Amino acid sequence: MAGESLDPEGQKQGDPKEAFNIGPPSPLLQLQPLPPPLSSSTALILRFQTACHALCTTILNLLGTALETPDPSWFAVRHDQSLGPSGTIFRLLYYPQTTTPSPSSGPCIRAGAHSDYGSLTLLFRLPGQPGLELLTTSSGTWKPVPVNPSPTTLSTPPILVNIGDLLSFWTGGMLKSTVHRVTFSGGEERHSMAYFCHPLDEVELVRVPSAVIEGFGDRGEGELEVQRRKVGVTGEGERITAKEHLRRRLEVTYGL
Ligand SMILES: O=C(O)CCC(=O)C(=O)O
Ligand SMILES: [Fe+2]
Repeated sequence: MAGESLDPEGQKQGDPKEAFNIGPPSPLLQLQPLPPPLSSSTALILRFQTACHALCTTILNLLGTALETPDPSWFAVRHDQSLGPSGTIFRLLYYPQTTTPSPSSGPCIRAGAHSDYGSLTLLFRLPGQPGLELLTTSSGTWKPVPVNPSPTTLSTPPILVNIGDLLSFWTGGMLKSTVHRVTFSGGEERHSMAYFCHPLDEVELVRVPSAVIEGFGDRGEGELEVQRRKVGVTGEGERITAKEHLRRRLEVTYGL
């Protein structure tokens, strides 16, 4: 609880939430040993992670096609978990009830403003448990994201897909990572699950070959600069790996 701060510049206290991280399956260990009560659902969790990764791979292939990369699987091959370790993590989140009154300056922030560190995030939320907000780029205001925007046509809430920082790097800032936060005041507890999809550790954050990105010119430069600043990269010439990017982001989040 409060060990992680997703917005260390904006908030003095760590986020009032709990998280349980589950690593991806590996050739040595199908899945990390889980404590009860999760241990009885190991097979289900493994299947869920595999399905999440397959969905991310499909989305990454679609992105490669849309960006007209010479090899449409440019992104997807870099996320092939059979080829090595990655920062991918499946996270169960729990926001306990709190009796702390909301500050007079605004809502009670349960996960500070941030963008996700990987390539894509799949977010799963429960009906009746709102709280997620997006920072709009046009007006700079926070907009709530309904759990199920079409309850009459969708029987279950859809999966929310966030673009993460690495896609901003790879596309020269053309794709912007989504800035979001979680706010709600006391009341009920809240659960959510996030599948943070990351590339293989040694993948470099270079610009993807793409005529579409070329055509975008330098319009992504502002976004790219924001990303560079987050991890202390000084300019175009400095290349870092996905592993180093994640290390630098986590260092700030956990105040290491
Ligand atoms: O709980 C949520 O809805 C979002 C959590 C989140 O954005 C994160 O953990 O990165
Ligand atoms: Fe997030």
